[in-house]
Amino acid sequence: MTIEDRDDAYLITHALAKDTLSRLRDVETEQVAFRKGLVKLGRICGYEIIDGAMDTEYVPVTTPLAETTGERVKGLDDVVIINVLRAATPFVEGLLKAFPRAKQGVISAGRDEDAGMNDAGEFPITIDYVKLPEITEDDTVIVADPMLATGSTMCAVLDHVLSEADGYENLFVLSAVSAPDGLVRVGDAAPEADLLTVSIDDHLDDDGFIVPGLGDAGDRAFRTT
Ligand SMILES: O=P(O)(O)OC[C@H]1O[C@H](OP(=O)(O)OP(=O)(O)O)[C@H](O)[C@@H]1O
Ligand SMILES: O=c1cc[nH]c(=O)[nH]1
Ligand SMILES: [Mg+2]
Repeated sequence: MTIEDRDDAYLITHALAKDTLSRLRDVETEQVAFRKGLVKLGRICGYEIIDGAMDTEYVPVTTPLAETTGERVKGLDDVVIINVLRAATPFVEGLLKAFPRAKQGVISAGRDEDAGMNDAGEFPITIDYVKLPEITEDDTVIVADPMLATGSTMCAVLDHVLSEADGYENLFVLSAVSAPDGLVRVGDAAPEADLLTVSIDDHLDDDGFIVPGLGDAGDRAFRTT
């Protein structure tokens, strides 16, 4: 298992996750490679969540030659993936390769970067669209956003998810890159969530960008500025 339990989060330490993230960080990585990298990272993170957090069960299997016992992952039909538009879209595409039958929710959330961070280090967040599936006590919920910076977006998103859910079995907040301040903010706001990330970076700059980070994930994936 390549998930490491830290005080502030669980780190996904699979070598391919680190390799892929390092390519994403590179300023020379252009749009197509960047988008494909986010898809790949989502797939790896999905496999790691299965390996680290989901149970298996033994089942009888008939091969062309004999009866034997196989092992299947339990609960794959009870997975909900929430796509935080827009940067999470390619990341979620990768996650869906690990959880092809997941129920999907979409929440469109944007930071008001013109307003900037307030003194507490939070951004105003505009939520334009929310469409969530039914979430029940059997479900493993994965809220995916590649960037967790101040945590303002994730806190706003979790407000919706937690108010609409009838319960859940597990609640994961999954990011590729996170900042220490954001992890603390989300951890305080939703202590019931397990925070999973590939990297905890050093700090946020004055504009609320993660350093060293990878820049603006949405802009790099969608070729906007
Ligand atoms: O932790 P926070 O400080 O809230 O920052 C993280 C958010 O910022 C980015 O979204 P952005 O608002 O740039 O929108 P986009 O995904 O459409 O680019 C990113 O995709 C996260 O959703
Ligand atoms: O560093 C950051 C912070 C927020 N959103 C991004 O895309 N990158
Ligand atoms: Mg966003």
